[in-house]
Amino acid sequence: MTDVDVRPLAESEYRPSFDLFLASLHEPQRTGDERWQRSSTRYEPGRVFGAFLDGELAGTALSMTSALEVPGGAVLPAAAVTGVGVRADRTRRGLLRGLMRAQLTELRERGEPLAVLHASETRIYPRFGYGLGTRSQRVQVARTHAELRPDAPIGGQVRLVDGPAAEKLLPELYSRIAAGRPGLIARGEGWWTTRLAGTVENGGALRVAVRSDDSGTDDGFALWEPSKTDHHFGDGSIRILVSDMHGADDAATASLWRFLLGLDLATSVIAVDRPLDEPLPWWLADRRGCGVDRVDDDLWVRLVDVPAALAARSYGAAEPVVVEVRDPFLPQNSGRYRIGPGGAEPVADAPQLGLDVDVLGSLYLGDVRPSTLAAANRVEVHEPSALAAADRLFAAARPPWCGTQF
Ligand SMILES: CC(=O)SCCNC(=O)CCNC(=O)[C@H](O)C(C)(C)COP(=O)(O)OP(=O)(O)OC[C@H]1O[C@@H](n2cnc3c(N)ncnc32)[C@H](O)[C@@H]1OP(=O)(O)O
Repeated sequence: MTDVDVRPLAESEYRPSFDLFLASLHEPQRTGDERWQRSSTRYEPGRVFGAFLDGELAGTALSMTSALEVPGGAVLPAAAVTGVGVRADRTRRGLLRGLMRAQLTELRERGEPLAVLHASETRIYPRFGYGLGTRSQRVQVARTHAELRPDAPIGGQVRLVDGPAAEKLLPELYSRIAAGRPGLIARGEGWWTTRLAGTVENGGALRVAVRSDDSGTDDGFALWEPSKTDHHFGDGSIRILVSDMHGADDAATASLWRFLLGLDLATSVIAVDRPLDEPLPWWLADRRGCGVDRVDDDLWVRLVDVPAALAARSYGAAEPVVVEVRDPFLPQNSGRYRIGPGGAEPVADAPQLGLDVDVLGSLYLGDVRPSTLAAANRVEVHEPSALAAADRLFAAARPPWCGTQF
């Protein structure tokens, strides 16, 4: 195998790293200065890696400082991994493997027990210990079917805000309301800077609505873009594409849906990254008006420090279970853990269940039951009664959901 040299990049190397990443995604290779200015806020010192072949930068990966809510409500430091790319003429030579090893080793030294990412392709990251941890759905509502039931939550006010106001309001609003569900992550300053770029770029296509409750406290927001496919109005020519929507509670989210579904001239509303348990069909007078046309893999979760991550979440009521975890990529994590309602700890006892660390990443937030993964031969069952107990232990009170792209 080719000798790959991986090291943290210096600040002067961030822009070439960004250009390399964009090129790997088949985006235009020359980044405008304005776009780079905004994106540079995601480049945090010590968190950007480069992979070199013959002294030339050929691959890159970075992580942003973030945090992840886990079952029970604890919020743990989590690295939000992104910006991963290898030059198209240097792929399949181990550059990504070298980058992943350096990054995960550094994150462990940093004391961050978790890493999360969105994957461009689902087959890439399990080999590095990432498991699919949350899913989301894409929802479409035709405006002809958009009437809400009289008993759907009502109240509050929705107002439009411009880009500069959104940059002031949304970071605080999001961090105040995005809690109470496993899978939610912290959004840093750099994340917001790039996320709201669309309010000024492309002629300001991105719109922002903020919802406030009856006492005047802001408690929700939605970002959307109108997509116009025809010069004429009507005939399905204007669709509302909602890319980000969070409410403090169901009343706030229902208000935002009511607002979006009531936009004049639009013929349909399409919302991506929605939680699987959103009550929208139950709010509509005609639930067939709401279609889910796809369920997507959302957040991929990597337990970087297995004992610390296992100990930090809560577990349901059941007999404790001894689980053997295998982690060839970070072997310090390999071992047996007793997991019960009181917590999790390393033990030397005989294992009742066995699994790879990426499978643990899928179970960690409660999105899938151990018995489902046993049916897929991803969990080995040494003692059948332990499987039903593990189902109850790993279950989360609410389905996990992230709802943040990065
Ligand atoms: C979190 C994010 O940023 S997601 C964005 C990821 N970036 C992209 O998708 C951009 C386009 N793709 C690329 O830049 C590259 O193909 C990468 C980064 C996906 C892979 O980089 P490479 O240097 O080719 O990977 P590397 O050679 O280290 O491969 C490691 C292993 O993963 C496998 N692998 C790599 N890419 C893929 C893939 N797309 N699909 C399936 N397997 C893959 C390799 O076959 C290899 O397998 P092995 O362990 O059995 O030998």
